[in-house]
Amino acid sequence: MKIGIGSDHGGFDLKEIIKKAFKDKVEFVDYGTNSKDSVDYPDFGKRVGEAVVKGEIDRGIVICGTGIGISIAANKVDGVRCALCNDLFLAKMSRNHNNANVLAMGGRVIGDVLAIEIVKVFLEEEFEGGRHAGRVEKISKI
Ligand SMILES: O=C[C@H](O)[C@H](O)[C@H](O)COP(=O)(O)O
Repeated sequence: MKIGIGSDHGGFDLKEIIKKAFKDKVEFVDYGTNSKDSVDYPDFGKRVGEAVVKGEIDRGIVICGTGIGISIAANKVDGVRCALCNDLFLAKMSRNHNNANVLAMGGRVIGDVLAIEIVKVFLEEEFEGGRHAGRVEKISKI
């Protein structure tokens, strides 16, 4: 699976941890940022979101301090369904019910071990379709 990952400075440390944790299982495309120098999270949410919609990557992961700003930014890209998941249940539901194609997390909110588990769930869980398919379709039409 090809995963795009991006963060601002507030998510930089967690981005690097996620890449290292999944390096044997996942091919990552890193859309930055590349240091802890202060940057603007919308730039990175946009980059990852556009890459998902263009089909350059299968799914995206975006990380800022809280996960809020970068998820808002990613969701501005038409076709992105970015879910801010700072726990395991949300990560599972984001895939099963919402067919989320981008995961957002807060690097200043959750610990490394939980973040790795969240990514694992996000990558493994599938969309259930059925009654959820029409709802996701309605999102696309907004
Ligand atoms: O939603 C926004 C993110 O949490 C940012 O990571 C945060 O606002 C950056 O804050 P600062 O510039 O104070 O590091």
